[in-house]
Amino acid sequence: MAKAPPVLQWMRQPLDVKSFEEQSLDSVPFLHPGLMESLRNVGIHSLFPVQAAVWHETVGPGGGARDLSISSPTGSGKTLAYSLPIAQSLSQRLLRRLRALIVVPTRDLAMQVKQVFDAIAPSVGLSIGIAVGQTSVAAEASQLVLFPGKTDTCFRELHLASDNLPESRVDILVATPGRLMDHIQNTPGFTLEHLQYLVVDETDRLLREAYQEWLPTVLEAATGKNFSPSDDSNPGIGSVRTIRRSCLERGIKGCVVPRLQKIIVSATLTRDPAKIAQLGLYHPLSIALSTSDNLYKLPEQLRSYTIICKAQQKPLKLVTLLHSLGDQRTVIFTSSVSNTHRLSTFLACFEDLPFRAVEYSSFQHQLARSKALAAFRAGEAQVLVASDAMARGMDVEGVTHIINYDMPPFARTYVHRVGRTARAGRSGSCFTLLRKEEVRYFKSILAKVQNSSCKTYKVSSESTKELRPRYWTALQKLKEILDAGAGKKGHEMYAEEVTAADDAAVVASLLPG
Ligand SMILES: Nc1ncnc2c1ncn2[C@@H]1O[C@H](COP(=O)(O)OP(=O)(O)OP(=O)(O)O)[C@@H](O)[C@H]1O
Repeated sequence: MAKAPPVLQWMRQPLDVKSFEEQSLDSVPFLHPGLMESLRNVGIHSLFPVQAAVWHETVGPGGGARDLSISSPTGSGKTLAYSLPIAQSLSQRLLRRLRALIVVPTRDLAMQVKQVFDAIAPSVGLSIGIAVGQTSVAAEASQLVLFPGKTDTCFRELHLASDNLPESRVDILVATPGRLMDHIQNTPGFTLEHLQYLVVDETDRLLREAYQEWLPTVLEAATGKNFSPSDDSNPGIGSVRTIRRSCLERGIKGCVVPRLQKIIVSATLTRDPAKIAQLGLYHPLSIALSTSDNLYKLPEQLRSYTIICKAQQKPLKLVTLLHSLGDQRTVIFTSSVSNTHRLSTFLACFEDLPFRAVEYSSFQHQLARSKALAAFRAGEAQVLVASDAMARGMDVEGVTHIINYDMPPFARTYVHRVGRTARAGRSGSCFTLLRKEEVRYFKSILAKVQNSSCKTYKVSSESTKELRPRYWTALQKLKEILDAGAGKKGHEMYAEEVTAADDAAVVASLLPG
């Protein structure tokens, strides 16, 4: 096995979040009264330790001098940790310019981060935009850039030929990489030349997935410096080059444009120097909950269990467990989009369950996915069956249980899945269904995570026996749906898997796991 690369020096000596206490808002130095009031209006009366640590390093004399890396457990409040200091700092701005850009991997997460800014930033006169592909590029562009006077002419000619320069409609933008690139390359008047904050949330995922080289493009558009590995071989990059104004804020001569501060955020931050190097961090400071040599840490209040069973027993064990949880808000994770679809269809076929289950996966159109999440948040559905797209950052109030129907493939996947519960100091439980042959690998995953010890959980055989007749009925219904679906466009993926054989094979073909 290849030896892990040496951890960067600055990551080895973090500012330890453990050295900070929860801090009441009254004792937070320099906190703008408008921000204090808006926090109280949403029920927040103190800063969590990681938020106090980041505030300490960003607001006041040393503020903004260094780039930041924020890594603390899931649910510890990292979003507010960066959004509050940004709102505080920009509350002093005179002109509206795009000064803060937050990049996140998924549309639902972007909408969630925007809600956090919406709760606090307007109180200091800041406006927030979102670029996630919810509407057309043009419709989104009209929310981001304002051309005074004209609305119909081709913007680029207009803006070059006259002095009515485009103005930004937003101070802060939350975006997914794909749509951000669209605006950088195609939206006239959209510029990052005034950017003061670049937040890369869920950094390890964003650095792993190559989103059309968004990072070098953004860094070059914001700083004018070339960050692409080989700039000559990258003609496209030139079209987004904007020369950072030489210390001129439009209309205000001599105003120094502050340096771009980069903030990277994740509960499972990568320590791979090559990946981190892409960010071009300046004198970075790591703010982290230091742990022993384990990489990741689970929330203190999380209780973890395993359920060992044969593959074909998993569906009935799952339903028996869910039945015992009643209407407790639960997220079930599977290992694939098709397993998510099959499992949620199976649960919908099961009569008289004490809960309603909805599906959340990239198999659905975004609208269906957002509707499912909204129903789950509102409590109209108590169980959400999700693929790992849901695992990152999603914050749903009151989730008390997580069930890994399929074993997570990596330690970081496990951390993000189970981190959907036990958030903000609340308690929660997670159950992982394992086949006997998976136990060893699962233990190797847990070895990389602190506070991850699991107890064995016994599903009641009495309840399982009671549920068995309805279980077979549900399986039969599922088979009919999949057979019918196999005939229709878009369900071909099931055709080859549905076979009429003995029970175990039927279950394995319908609900592999
Ligand atoms: N100071 C606070 N007081 C009370 N609740 C808070 C505070 N800060 C954040 N929260 C709540 O804690 C929950 C978790 O916050 P957040 O989603 O920012 O965590 P996170 O560390 O980013 O988690 P993840 O790593 O999963 O993305 C949210 O419901 C948020 O509203």
